[in-house]
Amino acid sequence: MLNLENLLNDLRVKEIVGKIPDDKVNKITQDTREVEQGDVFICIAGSNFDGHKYAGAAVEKGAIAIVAESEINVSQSVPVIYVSDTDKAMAILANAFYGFPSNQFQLVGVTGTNGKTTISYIIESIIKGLNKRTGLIGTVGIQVNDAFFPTKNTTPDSITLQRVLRQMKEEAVDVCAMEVSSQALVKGRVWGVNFDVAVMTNLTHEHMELHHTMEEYKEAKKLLFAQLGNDYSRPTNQPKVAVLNKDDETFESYAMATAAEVISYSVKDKNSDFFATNIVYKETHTTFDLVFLNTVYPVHSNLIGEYNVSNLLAGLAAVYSLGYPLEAIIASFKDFKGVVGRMELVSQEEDIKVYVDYAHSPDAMEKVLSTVKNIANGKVISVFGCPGKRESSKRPLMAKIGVEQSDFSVMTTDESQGEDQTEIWKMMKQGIPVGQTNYAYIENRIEAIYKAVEKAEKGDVVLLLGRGHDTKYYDEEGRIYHFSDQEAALNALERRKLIKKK
Ligand SMILES: CC(=O)N[C@H]1[C@@H](OP(=O)(O)OP(=O)(O)OC[C@H]2O[C@@H](n3ccc(=O)[nH]c3=O)[C@H](O)[C@@H]2O)O[C@H](CO)[C@@H](O)[C@@H]1O[C@H](C)C(=O)N[C@@H](C)C(=O)N[C@H](CCC(=O)O)C(=O)O
Ligand SMILES: Nc1ncnc2c1ncn2[C@@H]1O[C@H](COP(=O)(O)OP(=O)(O)OP(=O)(O)O)[C@@H](O)[C@H]1O
Repeated sequence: MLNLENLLNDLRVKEIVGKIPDDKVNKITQDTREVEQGDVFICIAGSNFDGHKYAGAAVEKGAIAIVAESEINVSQSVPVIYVSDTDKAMAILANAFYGFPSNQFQLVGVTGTNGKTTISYIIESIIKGLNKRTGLIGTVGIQVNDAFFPTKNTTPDSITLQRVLRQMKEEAVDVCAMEVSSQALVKGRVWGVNFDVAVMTNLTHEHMELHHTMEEYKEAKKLLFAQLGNDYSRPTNQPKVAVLNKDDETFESYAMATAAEVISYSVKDKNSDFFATNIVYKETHTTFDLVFLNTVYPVHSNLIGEYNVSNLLAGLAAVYSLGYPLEAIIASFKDFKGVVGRMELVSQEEDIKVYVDYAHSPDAMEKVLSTVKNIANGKVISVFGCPGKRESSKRPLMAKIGVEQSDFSVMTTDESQGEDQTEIWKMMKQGIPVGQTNYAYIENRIEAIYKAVEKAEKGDVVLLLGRGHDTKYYDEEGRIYHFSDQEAALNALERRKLIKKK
């Protein structure tokens, strides 16, 4: 355990009011609800609360020092360490407190609008297949080897993140793949994290509630590449690599922003480093030729759709950039089954296919629906809604794509999050082209799923979009309860079977 004085060594302090005791630091925290005797409490001005107002409560619970950026009044018994920015101080202190864990194993950061989770899982699966120990951090949760932990955020706050990275170090993890959200980059949750490889998926319309314009959103994601090891003084390590998508409009500007080597991937441009050609799409799998350094490597994957070829290229390029041989990488990932809630086939025995997918942005919907349309033998029936509270400008776009790309759409709720569902539906409806009649609106999501499954005929595909792995449902009244698209689909299929028997 570090004592307080040592912990502060890495911090640029403006002023210390009070005397620094010789105490050991139990932990650092930004949340009074977690304070224990011996903790250092960091005041964060958040979107709901100002942590500076909680400093007194932290001292009462046993905090031995407070880190603040604006003036606070606490009893003279503990020192107040003033800094210019407590978010940054938190990232610095967390890194130091947990012993700079990201320097001690390989770390891949994955950012972009869609595909982060899928690529992280692809990387994890490859590394496991190479008999190495793995870590995973992202929307679905945190995984340290085979132990799973739920999370609140895609990318946790800097204290949680450094604690988890430390745990990974202690559990001898060789490679961790982590999703880095644009919000995390803007909030500095990954400041000081020593990524070896950074991967860009794509940038499309999403999160305007947080970033306001596409330009701001693009700048936010760029930070991961701009911050990637701007330091060439590690001759014994693998060089840092930015794995960039040549099919995405961010390619040029992100390549310019990074000091790291760039490895490009593409399904369109044969001049990219990792290029997929001769792609064959089947209902259950995809094959393609990977061209790398003038050599052709045949690849077989259980994932479907062009967007997943792109995800696979990114995953392969990322692990290659860590220093593993390409033949071994390709051999190791061929059994990868996909990610929970991402084109997850719920039932195979039926004469119809029902998939659960996490598409909740216009681009993801477009990609998934067009993929399924191209390989399905029958009609495509989609079920989707738009979440409340989060960004609203995507609602008409999603409704338009849904009805245009499906033979029939059942539109419904998707976590109204306390927002009036009628208003959400009103906005969705604005996007439906005049004259389009291939849809229904059923507010209750279970009933919507039942309707879609009931409507499906032999050979049809039903796609339940937007919820993916998520089983925590936050409804219009602000209640949170368990809801699973997978479970609803199985019940609907059971009922369909009974109806057909009659
Ligand atoms: C808007 C936003 O980014 N919020 C994040 C932020 O919370 P906040 O700023 O609202 O904090 P706050 O609740 O106002 O509290 C301020 C401070 O007072 C402290 N406090 C508060 C109450 C109290 O009793 N005692 C106390 O000490 C809090 O611990 C905190 O330090 O800091 C929290 C801790 O780090 C995050 O969990 C929280 O994420 C919320 C849950 C969230 O929904 N964030 C979204 C926007 C987000 O970050 N999403 C991205 C994924 C986006 C994607 O889909 O790609 C993600 O990475 O998860
Ligand atoms: N490369 C891609 N391009 C476009 N859409 C994609 C891509 N990969 C996945 N998708 C779609 O986006 C959905 C979410 O995929 P995934 O969870 O991998 O992305 P994510 O970036 O982690 O999303 P989130 O930030 O919301 O957690 C998938 O269910 C699929 O519909």
